Amino acid sequence: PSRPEAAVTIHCPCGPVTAFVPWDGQRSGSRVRFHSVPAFAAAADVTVDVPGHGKVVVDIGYGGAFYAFLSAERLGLDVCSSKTRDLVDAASAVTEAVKRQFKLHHPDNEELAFLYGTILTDGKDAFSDEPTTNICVFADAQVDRSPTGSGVTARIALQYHKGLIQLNQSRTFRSSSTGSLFTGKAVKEAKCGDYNAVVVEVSGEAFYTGTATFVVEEEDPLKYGFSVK
Ligand SMILES: O=C(O)[C@H]1NCC[C@@H]1O
Repeated sequence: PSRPEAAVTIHCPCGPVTAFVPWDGQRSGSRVRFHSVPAFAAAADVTVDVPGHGKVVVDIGYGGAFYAFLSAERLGLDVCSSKTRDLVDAASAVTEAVKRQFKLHHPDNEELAFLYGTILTDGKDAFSDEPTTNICVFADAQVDRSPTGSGVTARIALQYHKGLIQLNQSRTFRSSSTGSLFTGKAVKEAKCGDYNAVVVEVSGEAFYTGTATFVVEEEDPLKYGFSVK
């Protein structure tokens, strides 16, 4: 690996994500950053009918996965102090409503055109040096422990699209579930199909949790993988 920082390309469902890891020749540092695929605002100010909450306005952003974004306040909740159960239930209801009422499109691959979750925020999207807090409820109503790499990427793309931040203006994002922090900034403009997009850099702390060695046995009939259609 190269010093003082090694680039590591991770092959994700959305495409290659490049992580940059500090490396002094012996040890890696814990402050890491990554650049994901071009991120874009898929739709701003979409009104959906959410059972139990009525008409709700959301933004939809793509940062390697699609998320709906809205301030928790619009659902009568506070992202910092409401019960996690209430935040999860409300976010899940928004996800279901957006899935039913809004058709997503991904220019490169329609298999990526699905809503992965809803991110409830404190509404602080205008640029500020203060952290902004969010909670990401994704997949089967799981709560992310971090501010969400793909979610922060999508949120920055939406903020950039709305003229709320400039290139290379860093913002700090806080997870309401654990308090962990990411910083994010748009580093350059890009395109994804016809969408005006940005490459976003997200940084945070990463630690080793284990190592694994994979082997292939010649007799393994599935050694080259399989695909179920
Ligand atoms: O940070 C991320 O992008 C991942 N964590 C939860 C949702 C995504 O899978």
